[in-house]
Amino acid sequence: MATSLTFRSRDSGMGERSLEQIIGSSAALGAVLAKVDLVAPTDSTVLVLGETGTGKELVARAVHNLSRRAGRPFVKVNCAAIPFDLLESELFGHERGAFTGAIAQKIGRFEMADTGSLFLDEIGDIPLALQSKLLRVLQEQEFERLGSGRTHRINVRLIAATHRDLAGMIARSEFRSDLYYRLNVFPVVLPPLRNRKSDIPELVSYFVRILSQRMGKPIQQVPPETMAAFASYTWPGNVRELQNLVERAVILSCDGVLPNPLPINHQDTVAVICNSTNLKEVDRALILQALEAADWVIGGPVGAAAKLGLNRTTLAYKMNKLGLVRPIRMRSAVPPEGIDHAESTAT
Ligand SMILES: Nc1ncnc2c1ncn2[C@@H]1O[C@H](COP(=O)(O)OP(=O)(O)OP(=O)(O)O)[C@@H](O)[C@H]1O
Repeated sequence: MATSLTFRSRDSGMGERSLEQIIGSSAALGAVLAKVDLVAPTDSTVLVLGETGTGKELVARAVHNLSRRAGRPFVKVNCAAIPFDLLESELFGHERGAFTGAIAQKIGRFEMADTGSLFLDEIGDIPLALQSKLLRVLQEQEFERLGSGRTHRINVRLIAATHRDLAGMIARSEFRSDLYYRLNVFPVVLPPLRNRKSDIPELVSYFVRILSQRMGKPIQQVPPETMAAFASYTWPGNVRELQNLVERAVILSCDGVLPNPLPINHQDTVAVICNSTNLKEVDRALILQALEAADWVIGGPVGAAAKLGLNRTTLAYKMNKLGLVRPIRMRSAVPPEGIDHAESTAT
């Protein structure tokens, strides 16, 4: 069953964007999408929480596109990307001469989003000084441009997102509790990718299809060892990191086969070992680490078998069982004479 919420997205003044999808069939993502379905048709404020790259913006757009405001503007502001002293005028606009450099009147994002939705991304980065003004506009739906006494009334639905721990910020007096309560009407928490690994194969196929088409490099096969490497990684950058690594793998691919683009380093291995209760996963991580360190040489005094304290045939047998072969990208290198490389014994 594919839990893919399909929708057309509109940006303010940008016209219709391409079809976008939220991919994944895990129960964890299904629960999130069910909440999106519930809250979208209401006009309530939505707070999207989750680590970086988990799809918060995608969910914010889905809320808008599934709401009655769908044909209206969807305006996004990344509060972390705009310098503190410019953020107020970006949000609320200013009159000519309101401050040095305000050479013309400027319409703020709240006004641009009127009748539609305003997506405040990285809301945890909004300076304390601005938080009270934001609270007022959320409560009263009115504000003044900088340098003006005229009050503007607007009708905006707010969707906010952050990867920060807002409750912790309140405890440190970095975030106003009254604003938090106003924002936290309907929280939607996106689980990290490492907690919904069953979504990985679907996401990989989706990104492979899109990226291979875009690059004109058809991919016919994602080998089990590439998928296994994706499955055992912990994805600190979540779906964004997966997307970028699939892109790297498509670039590196030859003969229509997707290579494993993950660098095997000690940290990854330690992460797998620490997070795993599965002996096979730990075996795989340790063997991969040794193979990478030995440049995929199996036998001989500097080979992976010696590093692991195994004989060459035992290691080759284990590699076969785990489906481990040398990544495609390294196969062009000619092995030094007398040394057997992983591909010749494990395939
Ligand atoms: N379930 C998903 N299906 C398809 N693509 C996804 C999914 N989740 C995330 N993505 C893609 O991953 C990338 C990051 O997603 P998005 O920008 O929504 O994350 P975010 O949580 O808002 O990140 P940040 O906190 O860094 O702003 C985007 O290219 C998005 O299209």
